[in-house]
Amino acid sequence: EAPSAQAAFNQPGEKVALPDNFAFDSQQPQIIQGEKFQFQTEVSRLMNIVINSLYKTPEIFLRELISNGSDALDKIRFQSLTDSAALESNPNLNVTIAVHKDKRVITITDTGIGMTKEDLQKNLGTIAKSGTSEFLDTLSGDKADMDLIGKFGVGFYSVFLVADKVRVTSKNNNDDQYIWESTAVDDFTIAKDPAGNTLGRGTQIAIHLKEGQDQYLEDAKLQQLVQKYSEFINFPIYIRRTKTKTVEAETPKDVDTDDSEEAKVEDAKEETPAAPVTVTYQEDDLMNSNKPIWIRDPKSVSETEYQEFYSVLTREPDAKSMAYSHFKAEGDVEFKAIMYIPNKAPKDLFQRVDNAHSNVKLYVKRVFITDDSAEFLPRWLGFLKVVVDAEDAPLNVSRETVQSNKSIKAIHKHLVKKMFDLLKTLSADEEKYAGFIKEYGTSLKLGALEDKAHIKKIGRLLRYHSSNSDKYTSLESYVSRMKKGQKDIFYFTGANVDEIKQSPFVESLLARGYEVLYMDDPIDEIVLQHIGNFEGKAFQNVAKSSLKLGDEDTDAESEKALEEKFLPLLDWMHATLLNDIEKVRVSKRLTTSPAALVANDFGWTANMERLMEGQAKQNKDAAMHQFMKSQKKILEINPGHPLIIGMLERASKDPKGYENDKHFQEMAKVLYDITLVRSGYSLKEGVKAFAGRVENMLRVNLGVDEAAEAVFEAPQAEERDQEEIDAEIEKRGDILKADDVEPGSITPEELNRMMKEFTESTNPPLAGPGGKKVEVNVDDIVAEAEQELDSDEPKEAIHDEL
Ligand SMILES: Nc1ncnc2c1ncn2[C@@H]1O[C@H](COP(=O)(O)OP(=O)(O)OP(=O)(O)O)[C@@H](O)[C@H]1O
Repeated sequence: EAPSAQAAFNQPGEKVALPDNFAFDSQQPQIIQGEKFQFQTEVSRLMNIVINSLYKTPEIFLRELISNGSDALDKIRFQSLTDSAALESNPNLNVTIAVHKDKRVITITDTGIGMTKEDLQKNLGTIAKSGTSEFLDTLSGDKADMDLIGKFGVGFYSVFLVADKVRVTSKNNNDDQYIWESTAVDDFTIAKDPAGNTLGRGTQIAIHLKEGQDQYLEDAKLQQLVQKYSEFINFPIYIRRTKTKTVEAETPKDVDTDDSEEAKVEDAKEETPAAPVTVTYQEDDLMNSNKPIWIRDPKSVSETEYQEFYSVLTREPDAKSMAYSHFKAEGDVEFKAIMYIPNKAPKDLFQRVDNAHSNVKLYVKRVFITDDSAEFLPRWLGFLKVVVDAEDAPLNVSRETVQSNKSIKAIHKHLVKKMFDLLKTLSADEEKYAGFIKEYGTSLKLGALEDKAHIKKIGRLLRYHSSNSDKYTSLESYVSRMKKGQKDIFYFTGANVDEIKQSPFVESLLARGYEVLYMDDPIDEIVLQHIGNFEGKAFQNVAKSSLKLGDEDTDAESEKALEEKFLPLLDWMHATLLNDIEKVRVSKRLTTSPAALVANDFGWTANMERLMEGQAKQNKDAAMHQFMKSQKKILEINPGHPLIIGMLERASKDPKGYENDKHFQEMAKVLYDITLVRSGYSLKEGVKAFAGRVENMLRVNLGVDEAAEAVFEAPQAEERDQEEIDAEIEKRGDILKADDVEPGSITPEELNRMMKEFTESTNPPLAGPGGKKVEVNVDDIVAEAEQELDSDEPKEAIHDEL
């Protein structure tokens, strides 16, 4: 436990333990002489971006430094669990902030783990986070970047928002006290502290404020910010203040014995021993309540406090949570926890799925243990933010122990259960829950894929777009609306709801009054295969050949008659499209479209094909992929469509016509092509072949000769003759007089040579878009070259530019 606030107070006149270990002043830019180090390139870039994008909120430096101090305190406290000597160097655990107005310096001192010389060099000179360089590349400095950079965690370097000089003094138990110092320009210096070990243990950051940042020297402003940023820090955070106190006459004698500089006695009336005197002393005022929010009674915590704690937990000042649960688990394991669902899913949620994520912060009896364990929650719940404070979890949690430890397993179980409870409650509020589905619907579906034990529960929590209304529907309410005789849950998959609505597969079901679920998430189809059924109702993709509506005309006779009636056309079509389709049949599912392509039960629908195509990019020759892709589809024709009836008439007149009726063949292929596209597949032979067929049909329609070619004459660009080129070069050369040229720079002869090279390289003329001649204004180029002659630029550069 951290010491009480009282323990760190000094009495009037008593010397304060905290060293003011800095000597900044504006006349003394660099105070330490030591080893110089360059910042890693990424650090310099990050500092620039931080300063340029966050300059409007410079105060965040305090948040970052206080939380770094708190992290350092967590580390030493954790170490002390296994090493009882760790705290001997300084038993106090706290952060103290002090202002030195005359010097325009603020110091932030923690008694945390401290840094060795090597730590200083590494931690405050490089960035360990992988992908930093790539991340920095994506930033351009606009408003959206501020969010990104906030999430990335600007950390220590944010100090340069307010500082022109920073001095970090640090003492780790394993090294001497070292000083790190920088003005944020390219490099930093590290030196052994000549003052020796003044800190005992910990880190003091002395910040010399830039011009214009004097607000942080004001007590009220500083207090407001420190309180804001330290409210949920689990160590005492103090502001050191200089105070005065009036004491009785005898007391000054005691105070006088104190030799501290800060404690001065202002003896108002030296001659009159009986009169009271005013003493100046320093006192540390506690800024935070220092009681973790999760151990408080939920009834005593306000909504605002939960949200504020959430933003501290995520280290995102504006972050909000859409729902949370604060609970206590008892029984096989005892712990208290707060679980949050963030308002917005992190952008990299699914990239993180495979990596350990830090979404659970584990404390044991208020001592922070780890936030780097993937085992407390299943991967698909990676979006939650949780604080767990256990009574009896092992202190040395590592990835290995997490997997085998009973209490950790029990925590895992409780957390998952509580999460389901939370979602159940949230789902009662339709609007809020729609927000959840929008952000985390895909997470739930991943859960259905990898968490077999909870698949039924997840099934109840899923929501889909539907033809019933614009709102999401649950499977449960779909089932409650199913029609008489309907056995299956109908769904269709596509890239988006608009596309799905226009699909020929959906039209007939809607026309008959059935409800269809619109699945627009690429993984929906696979998820439904995993879920299998909902309350005994199977899922039926309406693009599959096996679709049964339940109200079909069961009269086999009339079905047979229809097949027979259309037989000539079916034969024609099949013979023509032999290479593309498995068979042609008369459809019972179509209303307004002439035809549709359906996948057989084991074949891929258009959606699945697209999905697999994406995956196959990484695994091009997967035999399974090739096999599935080559599966032929069934072409269904609409017996009520005039186009089909017209084609039937033609086929009936000439049953063998498909062998030599070229126009019919083309028509059948065009019908197949447009059906492919309308059914969501891509054109098998590409757009050119399709366009060629359509063009031919237009020719036939207009009675234009099908074989006739376009007549055109392309005037050929003429070559220039050499004389013309030479004359031009000469003319340009005249412009350059020897007098214009600075000694040592480019000579007219050289420029002429370059010009000659250039002119020749553009002859024949440069081809622009569409093969057009590009107008090159040689005058402009020469004018530019003339200007360049005045500059110090090397000749090569001018040449390149030419
Ligand atoms: N007060 C401190 N005491 C001990 N170590 C510190 C202190 N401040 C910073 N460090 C060390 O320097 C490292 C870099 O700090 P910085 O604030 O830049 O990033 P971070 O804290 O790791 O991440 P972020 O702030 O982005 O969440 C820290 O990880 C820590 O090891």
